Amino acid sequence: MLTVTGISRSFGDHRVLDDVSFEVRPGRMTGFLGANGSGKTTTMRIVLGVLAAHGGVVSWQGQAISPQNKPHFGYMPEERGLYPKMKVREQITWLGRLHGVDREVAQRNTDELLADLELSDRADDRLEQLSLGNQQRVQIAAALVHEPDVLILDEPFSGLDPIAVDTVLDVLRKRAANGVPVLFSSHQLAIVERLCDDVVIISKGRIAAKGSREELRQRHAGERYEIVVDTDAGWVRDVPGAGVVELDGPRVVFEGASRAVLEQALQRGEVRSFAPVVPTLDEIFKEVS
Ligand SMILES: Nc1ncnc2c1ncn2[C@@H]1O[C@H](COP(=O)(O)OP(=O)(O)OP(=O)(O)O)[C@@H](O)[C@H]1O
Repeated sequence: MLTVTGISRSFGDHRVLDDVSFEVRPGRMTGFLGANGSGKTTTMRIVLGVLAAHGGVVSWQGQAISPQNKPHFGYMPEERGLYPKMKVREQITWLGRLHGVDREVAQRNTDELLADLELSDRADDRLEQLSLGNQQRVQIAAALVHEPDVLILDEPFSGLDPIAVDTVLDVLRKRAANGVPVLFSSHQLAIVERLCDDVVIISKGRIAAKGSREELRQRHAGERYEIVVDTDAGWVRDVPGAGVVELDGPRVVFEGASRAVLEQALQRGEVRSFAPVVPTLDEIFKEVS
């Protein structure tokens, strides 16, 4: 497990991170969400050890990270840094070698990754000959070729079409299933909602919410209910204590007096569904940011 505890960082007088703590658990995909400038990249750079924190500690398997027990990170930076003129397979294998992987293993990993990312037929093209979406897939391969212990990915899904998102997702899930903690930042809340197990939301350098996706949704569910009956549900307006938020024929979303509404609905006829309204990640994000 990767643990971030009480990290702070300033640039001049500007406090960019303030007491940031969260965990990236093995076997799980953790989505790191925040508005532009909220501190995601700065946090990731501190985790990787390329930027110093002014307070706090980053730990791996329960021990503060030091040169002696630094895990192998797989990092996909926001500024993608591959060589446009170099051929795809050659480049990935070479990056694996730079991380100290044997030639044979680097070649095998490269070929496997290119196959999983559906890039085998582009292996001998120069990077610049690929579309931007395919270049992005190559970046993923570059972050994975040395079989890292932890994956830290800055916006890995930006610029990918929905099919490519699924392809990359499968590759990352496979790593997560093998016990690799995966932390990735994203602005695409619908994608994060679909694919992450855990969510960390940062706002102006502070953690605004964190937990498993389901926990967060339950915690922010509030007092809103939706009921669907078999005739017009306009009568809900007259139930004392019930505030109608949305009314659409037999379907109504309301707040308060849920028991009274349900009882009346049952007396009046059939209840097709009755459930608390669970917020989307988008709604939670807007609420806490
Ligand atoms: N080297 C630096 N010098 C001065 N300020 C910096 C530096 N790096 C980051 N910042 C500031 O720190 C804040 C957080 O930046 P950071 O890049 O971590 O945000 P982010 O959440 O990754 O944003 P985005 O979603 O736009 O990539 C911003 O206000 C940024 O201007």
